[in-house]
Amino acid sequence: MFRILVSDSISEEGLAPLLNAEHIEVVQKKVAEVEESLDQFDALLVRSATKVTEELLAKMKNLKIVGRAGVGVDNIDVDAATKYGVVVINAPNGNTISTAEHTFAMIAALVRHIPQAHVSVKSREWNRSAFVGSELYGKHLGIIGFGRIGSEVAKRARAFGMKVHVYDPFLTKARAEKIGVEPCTLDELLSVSDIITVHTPLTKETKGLLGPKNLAKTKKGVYLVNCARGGIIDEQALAEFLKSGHVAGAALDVFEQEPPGDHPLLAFDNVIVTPHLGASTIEAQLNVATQVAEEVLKFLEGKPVTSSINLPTLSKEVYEKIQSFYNLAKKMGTVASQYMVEPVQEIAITYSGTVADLETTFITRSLLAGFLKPRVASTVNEVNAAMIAKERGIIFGEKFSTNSEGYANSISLTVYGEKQTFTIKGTHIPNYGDRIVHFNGFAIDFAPEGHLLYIQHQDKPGMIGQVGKILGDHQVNIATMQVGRQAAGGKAIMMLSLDKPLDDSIVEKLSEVADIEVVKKIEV
Ligand SMILES: NC(=O)c1ccc[n+]([C@@H]2O[C@H](COP(=O)([O-])OP(=O)(O)OC[C@H]3O[C@@H](n4cnc5c(N)ncnc54)[C@H](O)[C@@H]3O)[C@@H](O)[C@H]2O)c1
Ligand SMILES: O=C(O)[C@H](O)COP(=O)(O)O
Repeated sequence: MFRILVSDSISEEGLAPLLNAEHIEVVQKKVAEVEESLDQFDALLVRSATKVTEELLAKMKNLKIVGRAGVGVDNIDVDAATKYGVVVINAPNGNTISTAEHTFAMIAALVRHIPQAHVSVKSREWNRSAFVGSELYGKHLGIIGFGRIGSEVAKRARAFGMKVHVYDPFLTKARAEKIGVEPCTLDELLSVSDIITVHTPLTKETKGLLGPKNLAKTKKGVYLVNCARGGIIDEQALAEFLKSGHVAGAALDVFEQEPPGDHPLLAFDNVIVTPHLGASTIEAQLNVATQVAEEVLKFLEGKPVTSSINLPTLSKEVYEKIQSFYNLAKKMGTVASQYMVEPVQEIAITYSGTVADLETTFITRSLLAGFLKPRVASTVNEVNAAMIAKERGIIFGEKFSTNSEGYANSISLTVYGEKQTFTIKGTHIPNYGDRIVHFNGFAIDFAPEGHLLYIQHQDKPGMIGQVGKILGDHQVNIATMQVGRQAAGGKAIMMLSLDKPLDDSIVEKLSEVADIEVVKKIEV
């Protein structure tokens, strides 16, 4: 007999596979109501309200699986779950349509002032001239983030006769063509759009993406919409641009802090809000509940699950053998993803030496997870990385070589983008660590760790000095530095590791130095 705790409001109909199973007892109660018996549950089903913290996981000593009836797992400490050997699953596409429809409802309500007009009429007013709106027909809609929800929003916009502009640095040409969009740069989107809607995950890169600098590039009178995650539009900057009249209005379903309490944005008449309702439809709730219920049932019956977002249970023996390569591969994927900020079509991996004899599927998945992590909304790991890569049209493959070029083991990675191809080769040296020995056509030797700065330049005297001076002037300490070149006087590279992350303004300064061709900061 398995016991399942359902601690948030989840569609009863969707839970049917569990409620009807003979060997399963379902308890629908808040965590606080079952505090005394938390250690008796095998599975926990939640939405976004229950905070699945390390503390809660520690108390649920018998827990095997957490099911999130929705997309975002921000409320689940996935690392802690992995640590406790608890599998976490979600329902990545069950609420896509509902969220796209909600976004469109918000867009329409925003430009026609429907919430404000509604309140006015309910207050017994009849003020038609106060609520003159704009048509959507012929207007330019900018969509930032073109994944599941962004692409559904585009379809609806076209039906309204809108001109759609898409910015998504990770969108492949093939997928864009299939959907019938022509992606543009962020600056182009900002300058042309009458309405901008964001549909990215909340990551280091997207936090504050629409902040003071980018909002200043938008058209005067622009409307902004956020039905993704609070923080993608910088809330303080939004308030300032609303105050100045540059932004004509905003529609927000999500906030940095939820509930937002007495938030300054709520004081603006031209800001319309909903309490995180994107996925709140009967259909979406049935979809996500059914998906997680079926997956949890499969898992408890010992069958493999398809929507897991954390580590599978590897046997201790296999894990010990692959662990070093597993870590090296993840770092290589992370480095390559940050070097190639463009759509990627193919990833080719070659294993040589001792690593070629191991269970490389897991190592490849680890590499893919490292590569995809900065690019996707849902948590990506070894379990779901291959599926996500396929979904995004990225072909990947493994090769095995007997020629390890003098290394006991090596992993070579080649990433094919639309504009460039990037190669990187790494090796793991027992008792020494991970080393990158080939980077972008240059022989080099550095540890893929911490705050890295890559500079490609002409091989001339004084280049190192100029870089050192700019970093020194900004109080950035260099921890290590490796150099490499193809031929004297030709192209050369420096790979520096720094004591702190680098500001974009310093990257810009370095890029302006004569004979420096490429500057990339890479966080591992
Ligand atoms: N309001 C709600 O109730 C609700 C419901 C479901 C999902 N969401 C949120 O909506 C968002 C999108 O969900 P999805 O299912 O479409 O995710 P998805 O992973 O399918 O799509 C996200 C897209 O963002 C792109 N992206 C990543 N980094 C980017 C960047 N720096 N700039 C531009 N684009 C970038 C990715 O390439 C990807 O195509 C997520 O934040 C999710 O949490 C909200
Ligand atoms: O990530 C999601 O799926 C959405 O934000 C919906 O969250 P909810 O289940 O709390 O409505």
